[in-house]
Amino acid sequence: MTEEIAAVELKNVSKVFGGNKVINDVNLVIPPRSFVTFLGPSGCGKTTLLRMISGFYEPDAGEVYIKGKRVDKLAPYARNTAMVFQEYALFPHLSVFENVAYGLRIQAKDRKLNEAQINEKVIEALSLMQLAHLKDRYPHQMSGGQQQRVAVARALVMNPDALLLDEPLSNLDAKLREIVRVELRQIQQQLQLTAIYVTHDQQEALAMSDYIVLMNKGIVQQAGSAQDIYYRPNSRFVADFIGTTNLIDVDIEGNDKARYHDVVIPLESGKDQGRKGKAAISIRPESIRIAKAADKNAFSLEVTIKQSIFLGEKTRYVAEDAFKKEWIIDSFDPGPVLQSGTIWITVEPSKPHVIFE
Ligand SMILES: Nc1ncnc2c1ncn2[C@@H]1O[C@H](COP(=O)(O)OP(=O)(O)OP(=O)(O)O)[C@@H](O)[C@H]1O
Repeated sequence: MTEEIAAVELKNVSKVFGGNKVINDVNLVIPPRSFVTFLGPSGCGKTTLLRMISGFYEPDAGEVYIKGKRVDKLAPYARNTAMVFQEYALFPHLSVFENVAYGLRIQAKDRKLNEAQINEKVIEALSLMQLAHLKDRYPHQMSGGQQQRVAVARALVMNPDALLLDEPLSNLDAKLREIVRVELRQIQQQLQLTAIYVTHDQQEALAMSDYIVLMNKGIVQQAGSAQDIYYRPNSRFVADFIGTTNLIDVDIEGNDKARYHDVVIPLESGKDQGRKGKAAISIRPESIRIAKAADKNAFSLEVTIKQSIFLGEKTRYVAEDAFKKEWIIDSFDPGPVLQSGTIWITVEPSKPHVIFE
C-alpha cells in the first residue's frame, strides 16, 4: 500500500517571541481531505502555528511541508494556501464579485486564466456560498454572516492545498455560527478540501472535526479524533478542557481494580493499561447512573445531592461524597427531579478512563 503524502506536515517546529518559546517542538501530520481543528486555551499557540503554515510567520526551528514540498522559507503568496480571518478582512471599496476575483486577477498570469475563466470561477465560488445574487453589493451593504461567507468564497476560489481558518465564526451570533459551521463542513467535504480551523470553542471542535489537535502552552497535548479526545484523554488537562468530567485520584491495584479511598472501582479488562500505581480516573457525568442501592459489579458510591438543575433533556446533579469530593451526574431519567437527600451512584467497569501522568 502506498502512503498518501500529507496535506501539511510540521517537523520539530518551534517559534520564539520575546524570549518565550510559544511553539515548542511541534510535530504534526495532517492527512489530505481532512478537517482538522487546532483547539486550546487562549495564548496556547494555535494562531501562531496556523501562521507558520500560511507563511505569515517563519519558524525559528523546524520544517513545514505542504503536499510534500518544503515551504517554511517561502512567502505566503508562494504557498497554495488560503486564509479566512475572524474579522473577514474584505476590501471595502470592492464589490463582492471583485473581492472574490482579487486573488485570481493577481495570479492570472501564473494560473493562465483569462477574464471569462476568472468570471466562471468567481461565480462558482459565490454560488457555493449562496452569494451569487449579491455579487454587486459592497461589504458594508451586507450582514456579518454574509461578509464572512464572502471571505470563505474568496479563499475557496483559489482552490488552495489547505484552507486555513482562524476563528472565522467568532464574530457571528450563536445561531448563525451553527448554520455557517454546518455549511463550511459540507463544502469542505464536497470539495474534498484539507481545512485547518483554529478555535477555542470545544463544542465547535467536536462538531466539525475529523481530527482535533489539542494544544497547551505551545505543545500538542493530544491529537486524535473527537471521540478519542473526549473518551480517551491522555492527561488531566485534556479531560478537564473538553466537556465536563469527574476526575478522581486513585490507586491502580492490578487485576482490573482501582481504589478510591476504601472503595473498589472495578475496571474492564485492559483499562489499567497493565500498570499499577497512582493515577487519575475520568468519569463523564453521563456515564454515571443513579441507583437505589450499591451494585457489587460496578463502582458504587453514596452521595448527597447539593444542587439539581433541570436542563430539559437531562437533569444535572451536583453531589458530594463522604470524602468531600464533588460529583457531577447527568440523569436522562424523565421522572421527577430529586431535590435533596442521599443517593447511590454507580459506574459500569467500561466507563472509567484511567490517566497515568
Ligand atoms: N507577534 C507576536 N509578538 C509577540 N508575542 C506574540 C506574537 N504573536 C503571538 N504572541 C504570543 O504567543 C503566544 C501564543 O499566541 P497565539 O496567538 O498563537 O495564541 P492562541 O492560542 O491563538 O490564542 P487566542 O485563542 O487567544 O487567539 C501568546 O503568549 C502571545 O502573546
